[in-house]
Amino acid sequence: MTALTQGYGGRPVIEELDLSIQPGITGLLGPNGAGKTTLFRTLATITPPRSGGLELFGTPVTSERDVRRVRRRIGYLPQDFGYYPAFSVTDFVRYCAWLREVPAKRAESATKEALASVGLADRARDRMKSLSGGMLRRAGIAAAIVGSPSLLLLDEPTVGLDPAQRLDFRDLIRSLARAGAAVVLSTHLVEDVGAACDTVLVLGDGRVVHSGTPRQLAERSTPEAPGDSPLERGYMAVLSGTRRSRSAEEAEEAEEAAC
Ligand SMILES: Nc1ncnc2c1ncn2[C@@H]1O[C@H](COP(=O)(O)OP(=O)(O)OP(=O)(O)O)[C@@H](O)[C@H]1O
Repeated sequence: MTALTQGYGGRPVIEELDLSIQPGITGLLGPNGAGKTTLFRTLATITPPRSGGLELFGTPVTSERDVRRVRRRIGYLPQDFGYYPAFSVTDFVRYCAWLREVPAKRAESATKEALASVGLADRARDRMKSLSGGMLRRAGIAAAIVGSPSLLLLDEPTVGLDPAQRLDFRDLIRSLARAGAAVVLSTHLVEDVGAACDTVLVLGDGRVVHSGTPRQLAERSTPEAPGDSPLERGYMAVLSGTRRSRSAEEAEEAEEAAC
């Protein structure tokens, strides 16, 4: 994407963003409200950019026809995804396969494969409303990966997963990336990024304030940055110059002065 601007009403959220998603696994970090979901919705072609260019799979996305063409190759797990509670888990994933135009003769095996990948094969016939929060998340991941999309956009995929499932999830996205998918995931769990991602982007004030490897982010750590690991301190250090961080500090100082 080039000089991409996105926002709501009169308020910009993403400003003049130049970004190229690399093959492999990219982690997207940023504080609440930084614009991660807004960026995902733009990449998933749900919200057209306000200005600037979106290019996917080597070609610009400008028309409805382009949108339809690229959507077949994108798997998107929104933060809060909708589903019919009475659908079985299989029906839900299969429906998502149909939405993405996975060929009918492949849909059944692709659905089975996706459910097995997230460890839900034994719950395939259960109704969506009977799943626990973590299982529901895994059903969402299955729906995003069904049919092996080239670009996977996962908005906070590990929320609600237990530690063993988080490890399985990392293995899953590593194998999808090895098979050629570009995976982008947002998270507030800095350790997930350190463990699984090749590249880490930090969004702050609607801009990318860091782009590099997790190790390069850890190297930006400063002695005064808060955090319990070099990666957390590096993350906090790169955010410390942003408007959001400065206004939080000012609010804290004002509170201290008032006491
Ligand atoms: N539909 C909307 N209408 C108006 N403003 C919105 C809308 N969706 C998001 N925003 C605003 O845009 C900004 C970015 O929101 P966004 O959800 O993209 O952030 P985020 O980085 O995903 O946050 P979080 O980590 O909390 O999920 C926020 O200030 C939010 O209030």
